[in-house]
Amino acid sequence: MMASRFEPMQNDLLLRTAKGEQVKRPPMWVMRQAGRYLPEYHKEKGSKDFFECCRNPEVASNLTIQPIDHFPGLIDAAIIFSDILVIPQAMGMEVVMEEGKGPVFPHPMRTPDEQYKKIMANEVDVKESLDYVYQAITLTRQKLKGRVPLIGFCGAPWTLLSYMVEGGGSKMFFNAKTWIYKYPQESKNLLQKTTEICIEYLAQQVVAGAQIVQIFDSWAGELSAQSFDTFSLPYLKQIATELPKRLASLGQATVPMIVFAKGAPFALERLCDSNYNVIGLDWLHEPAEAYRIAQKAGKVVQGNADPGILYGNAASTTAVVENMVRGFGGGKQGWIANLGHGITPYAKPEALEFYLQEIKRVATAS
Ligand SMILES: Cc1c2[nH]c(c1CCC(=O)O)Cc1[nH]c(c(CCC(=O)O)c1C)Cc1[nH]c(c(CCC(=O)O)c1C)Cc1[nH]c(c(C)c1CCC(=O)O)C2
Repeated sequence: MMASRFEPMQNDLLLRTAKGEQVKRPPMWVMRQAGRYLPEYHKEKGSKDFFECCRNPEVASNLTIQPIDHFPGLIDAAIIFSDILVIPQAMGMEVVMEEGKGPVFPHPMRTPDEQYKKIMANEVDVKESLDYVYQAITLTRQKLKGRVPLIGFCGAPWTLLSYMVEGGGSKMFFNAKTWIYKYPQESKNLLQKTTEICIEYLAQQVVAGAQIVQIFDSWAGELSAQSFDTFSLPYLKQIATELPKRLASLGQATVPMIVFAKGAPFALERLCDSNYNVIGLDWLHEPAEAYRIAQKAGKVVQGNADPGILYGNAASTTAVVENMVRGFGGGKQGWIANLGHGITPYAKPEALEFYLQEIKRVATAS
């Protein structure tokens, strides 16, 4: 009943690859593909605040589609324009986006005090509080008319805890480390609560029209392997086992799931032993090595060039692409092409265009 709301898919490379199928060339998309490196992003955003754009389904859907229009035939998926920090907002924390600085929490959760107790006691109605995201997803699916699939996403519990207690980006992770090592039980309580919210949030995104989901554990690399096993992995795994069950209870078919644990090469084998279909790789991974490990486990990989290659030239880009295509088995099975992290505001759109063209050229020839 639900699926018929939208036009049939013209390009399902991403969905087929994520399920492990053979394809004629690798699907391509880029983390942060809708963003400040695109002149039309600034035009659409105007003087609006970042979260205002996220909360406006018309603006969010337009921003989501911009990279698909900018790079015709080169981008095989859209990712809904939003942010991982909408979950802390829904949990009752204030988050503002400071121009040129990034997200800031005016009242971070520095210790397990009254604020923590309040957040833990707060019953979050994810369906209602994040309704604007679901509206943006449905509107985007309608506007896409089946051109490419739409990706939904959320932040991983550990990465969200880091933001909630640090109050923004961090170099030292003093507060986040204090939490996990000094208050492990309270940390686990908060991680568990966040996990349950992530599951419901992703399920509602799928109900609204998201066709595949990605979980961003952007700060996984701050943890040791041992701490990752305690404070991140169990929650990531829980999301991957519980989301399909929740979708079934909503009468919804399951969708492929991507997990991206940045800066944590030790996480690859661990995540291969999970319910995720796709493991995102940053540039710390050697393509051939990572591909071999993932293939053995029946998992698809996604990635993984350093976004910094876009500051280089044609020769340096082609060299990286050739190594990736070769390493990832030629690109006709088991690999979703992306960068190893989000594209930066310093990248030129033409550099991204060349990167994508080269992947297409080399993979099609292989
Ligand atoms: C850690 C994280 C955040 N947000 C996100 C992550 C995980 C991915 C990652 O590791 O980068 C996820 C995210 N944020 C955004 C998207 C949109 C979809 C897309 O990928 O195109 C996605 C998937 C838009 C955004 N999120 C943000 C922007 C820039 C906002 C602006 O100033 O216009 C965009 C387009 C802001 C943001 N939001 C966040 C930070 C740290 C920042 C500031 C960093 C920066 O300045 O680039 C938190």
